[in-house]
Amino acid sequence: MSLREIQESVQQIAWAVASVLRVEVEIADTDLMRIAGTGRTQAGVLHTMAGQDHVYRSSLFAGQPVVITRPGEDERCRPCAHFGNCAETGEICCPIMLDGQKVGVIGLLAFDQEQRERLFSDVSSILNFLQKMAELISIKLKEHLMYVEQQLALEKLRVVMDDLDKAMLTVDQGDRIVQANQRARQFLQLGAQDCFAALDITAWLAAIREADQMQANPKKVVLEIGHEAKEFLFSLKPIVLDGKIREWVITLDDVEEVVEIARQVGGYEREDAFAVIVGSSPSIQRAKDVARRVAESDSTVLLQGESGTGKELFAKAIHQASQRNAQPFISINCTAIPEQLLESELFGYEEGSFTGARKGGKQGLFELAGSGTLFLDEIGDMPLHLQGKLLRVLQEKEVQRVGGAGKAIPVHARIIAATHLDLPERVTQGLFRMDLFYRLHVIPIHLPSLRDRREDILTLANRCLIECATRLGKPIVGFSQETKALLFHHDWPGNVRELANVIEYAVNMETAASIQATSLPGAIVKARKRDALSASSGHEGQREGLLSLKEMERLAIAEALLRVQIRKGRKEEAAELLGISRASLFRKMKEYGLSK
Ligand SMILES: Nc1ncnc2c1ncn2[C@@H]1O[C@H](COP(=O)(O)OP(=O)(O)OP(=O)(O)O)[C@@H](O)[C@H]1O
Repeated sequence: MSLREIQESVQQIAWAVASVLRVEVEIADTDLMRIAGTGRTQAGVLHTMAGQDHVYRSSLFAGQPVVITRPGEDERCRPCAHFGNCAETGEICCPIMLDGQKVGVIGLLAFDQEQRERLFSDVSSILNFLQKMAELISIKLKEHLMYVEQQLALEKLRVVMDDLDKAMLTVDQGDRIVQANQRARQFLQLGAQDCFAALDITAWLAAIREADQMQANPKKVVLEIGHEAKEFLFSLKPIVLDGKIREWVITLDDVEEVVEIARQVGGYEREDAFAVIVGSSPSIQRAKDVARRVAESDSTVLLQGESGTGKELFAKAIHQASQRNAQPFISINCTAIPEQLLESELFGYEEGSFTGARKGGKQGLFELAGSGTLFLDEIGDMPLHLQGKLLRVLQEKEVQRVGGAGKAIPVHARIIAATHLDLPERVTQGLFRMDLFYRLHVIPIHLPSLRDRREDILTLANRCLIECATRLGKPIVGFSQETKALLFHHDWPGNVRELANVIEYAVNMETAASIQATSLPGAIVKARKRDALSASSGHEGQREGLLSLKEMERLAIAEALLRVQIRKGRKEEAAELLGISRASLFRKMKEYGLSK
C-alpha cells in the first residue's frame, strides 16, 4: 500500500492545507519519495528526497511528530546536506498511519519569517490539525485499497463466471439483468454488457419462476430466444443480504448440450438406438434397416403391424436415432381419447373457445412436440372429420388452435403414424381419406407378427426371461425342451406383448431352475393341445413338442450370442460356451442369418 497510488488526491490535500495555513506542505511515502508538494517543493514531486530527508526519517522511525524551530542548527538536522545553510525557517511534521502501519509523512515548512510565525504561533493546534490531515490521507488510502479489493473480487468473479460451462446471470428485484457471464450472453443472445438493463426479460423470468414452482429437480424450462424455442435445465437461487432478497442468480444449461456431453462421457455416442429391438429374422432386420436409414430424414413414417409387434418401440428408436433426440417424443393413441377431446388435444385451443376452456388456452400436441417427434398411434381409427384437419396440418405445416382466429402456429415436429388396421382396405370402405393415406404412406414400414418370424420367438423369450428373473430376483435360467416347443409353436395373437406377459407369468409361477411347461399360462398349453388334435396324423403330428435338430442348433447359437451380448462379451466367448470353434460359429451364424 503506497501513497503513490492516490498521488492526485494527496496533492489536492497538500494544496488545501497550504492555502488554509499559508505555509508550504510536503508529503512523502515510507521510501521518502516526495508524493506531493506546494510552493518551492512542488518541483520535486515524484522525486526522491535523499540527502534532505533526515527529519522525516526520524519522525517515521519514532512514529511521532517532530518540530524543528531552527532548521540548519538543530542537532537533528546535522546529517542533512543543507545543515548550516538551510533555506527553511521552521518545520513541523507527523507520520501518516493506516491500521497501525506507517504509510508516509506530512510536513509543514516555513521559508520566511511570516510563515515561521504562522507555524509556531500555536504549535499544539497546528499539530492537531496536521494529525487530522494525516488521518484524512490514510482514510483516502484505505478507501482506495477497499475499492481495489472490490474490483479485484469482481474481476475474479467475472473470470470464474466466464469460465463456467453454464450460463449464469443475476437479476435484480426489478427484473433487470445485473450481470451475465459469457455463456449467458451467448445462450440468450444478450448483446453487450452496457445494454442489459434495457432488456425486457419478463417473459423468460415468468417461465422460469413458473417452472421452478411446478417441478422437482432437475428443472426444465423452454425459453423463446429469437424465433426459436430452446430447452434449458435451470436453477434459481436468491441472494439474501440482511434478511432481504436483493437479487436472484439463475443458471442455465442447454439440454441439447447436456445430452450430447452425457453421450460422450457415457461412451454410448455410437450406441445403436435400434439395439432394443430384438430379432434376427430377415423380416425384422429389413424393418430395422429401413427405420435406421430414414431416422435422419424428416419424412413421415407409417408403421403397420398387429398389436404388440413393436410399433411404438420402433417409433421411439427412430426418434432416438435422429438429430431430434434431445427434443420431446410425444405419443398419442387416437382411439384412447374421446372424439370430442382428440381435436383439442392435437391442435390445442384458445382461451374462451368453449365452455370450460382453460384460461390462457392450451397448447396442442403438435406444439408440445416442438422440433421433436409426434407419434400418432392407431391413426386408422381417427374420425373422418379430424382426418381432414390432420391432412391440412401435414400439408401446410402449420396448425391452428381450436377457436384460434386465424393465427397459425408453425409445425416443426416429425410425424410417425402407426396402425394395426389395413389402411388401403379402410380407404376402400370409405373410412379413411385416400389423400391422407398417401400423405402418411411416404415411408411405410411393415412390422411382422411374431408367428411370421418364429425364429425370433425363443430369442425374445430368453431376453424377457433374463429381464424378468433379474427384476424379480429369481435364479431361473432357460426353458425346458417342452416349454421351448410350446412357445415356438404358439400363434401369439398378441405378439411380443403377449410373449412378455407369458414369460412374466411363468417366472412368477416357477419354482424350478428353468421354466417348465406346467408354469406357462393354461391358455398356451390348451391352444397347443387343440392344434395338435386338429393336426393331421402325419409328420407334423408325430413331431409335436419336438424341435428339429436345425431349429435346436439355431436356438442354442442365438441363446449363446444373447448371453454374451448381455454381458457385453465377445463373439468368441459364445463359441466357447457352445463348444465349437470361432470359425464354425461364424459359419453357422451366417447360415442361420444370425450375423447381426
Ligand atoms: N422386437 C422387439 N424387441 C423387444 N421388445 C419388443 C419388440 N417388439 C415389441 N416389443 C415389446 O413389446 C411390447 C409392445 O410393443 P409396442 O407397444 O411397441 O407395440 P405396438 O405395436 O405399438 O402395440 P399396440 O399397437 O398394441 O400399441 C413393448 O413392451 C415392447 O417393448
